[in-house]
Amino acid sequence: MAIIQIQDVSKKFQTKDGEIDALKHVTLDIEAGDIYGIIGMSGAGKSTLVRCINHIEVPTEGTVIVQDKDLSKLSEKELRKQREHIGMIFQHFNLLMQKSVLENVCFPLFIQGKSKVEAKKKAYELLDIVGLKDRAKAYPSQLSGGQKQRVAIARALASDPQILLCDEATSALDPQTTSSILALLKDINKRFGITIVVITHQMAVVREICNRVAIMKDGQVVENGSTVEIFNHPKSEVARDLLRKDDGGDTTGDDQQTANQIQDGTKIRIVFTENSAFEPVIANMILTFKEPINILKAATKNVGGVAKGEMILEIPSGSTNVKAMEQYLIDRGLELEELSETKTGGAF
Ligand SMILES: Nc1ncnc2c1ncn2[C@@H]1O[C@H](COP(=O)(O)OP(=O)(O)OP(=O)(O)O)[C@@H](O)[C@H]1O
Repeated sequence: MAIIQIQDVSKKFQTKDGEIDALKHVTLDIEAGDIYGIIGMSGAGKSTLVRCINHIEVPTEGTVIVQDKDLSKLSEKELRKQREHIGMIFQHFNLLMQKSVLENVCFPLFIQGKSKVEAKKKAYELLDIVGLKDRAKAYPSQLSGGQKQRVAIARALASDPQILLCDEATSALDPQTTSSILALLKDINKRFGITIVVITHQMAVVREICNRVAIMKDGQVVENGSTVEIFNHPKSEVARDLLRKDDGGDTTGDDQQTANQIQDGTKIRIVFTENSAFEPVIANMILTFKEPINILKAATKNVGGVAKGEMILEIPSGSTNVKAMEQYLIDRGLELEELSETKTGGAF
């Protein structure tokens, strides 16, 4: 059974300007061990949804079941206990600035009733895990953004959570630091089996660490599934939009260039769904059919830890081998679609 079950959850906020439907009938299952991405534009409802997972926000309708417990049925005391299993990290780290790194990590341990000696021992272990043992005596103001987030992660791990919620945890960081924090989260997920829920507005974050993803718009989940499936076959306009942005804006230029190159011939977009090197397949096809295949576009990416790629091939007009070549590629486990000129950009 899923470790987090969100069942038909809606959340309304009353404001002086009227009612806001922040969540509308959201249903999601997050399995133990998942790194689950929740992605969408600003205002889509991501933070509200994640805050429902520890009942910081109480849904107006629907049910949230975490580790088999219906949160709405718990007393305040039981809810506090349940929240100990759920760590949380934020975009702006939320560290105690007047306290040292060590004291920040010790803080939740003291709340749990640990002695000073026990707390210090555990805090050092946690700082070691996040690579900051040697900065235990430093103050947050003396640390970089990435280091501050590492302290926040160590603090979140102090209560041995089974679930870690990350609300835009890398949004304030540069790309390189983002990668190192994502690598740390992935390591924590693997080593300790902690289920991680990642809120982000960047598809690159989902691509790097999430095995599953839900795409939100206007308080609703418009699409969800495995990261690989959604990258390869996005169904919703929002998903396509987010994927286009994942190329850092370069795709528009590339697509135009590609489109300009296309004169005639049959264009085929092929998607590598296995972790395979693609050159031999194409090279062998060219050798087999003795046709001058044109590679209009090639891209590979790390999607959920698996090397993925797509190519756009052009088979010369007048070739009588189009169908046979398509079958050749299908037989080798590749997915393909024939493209019209407007679709040559693909999802990548
Ligand atoms: N406490 C609140 N009171 C009133 N409205 C709220 C409250 N919290 C969120 N909202 C509204 O609910 C909607 C969803 O907000 P939410 O913060 O969940 O979106 P988000 O996808 O996390 O956005 P962002 O990426 O900008 O953080 C927005 O319209 C927001 O203004």
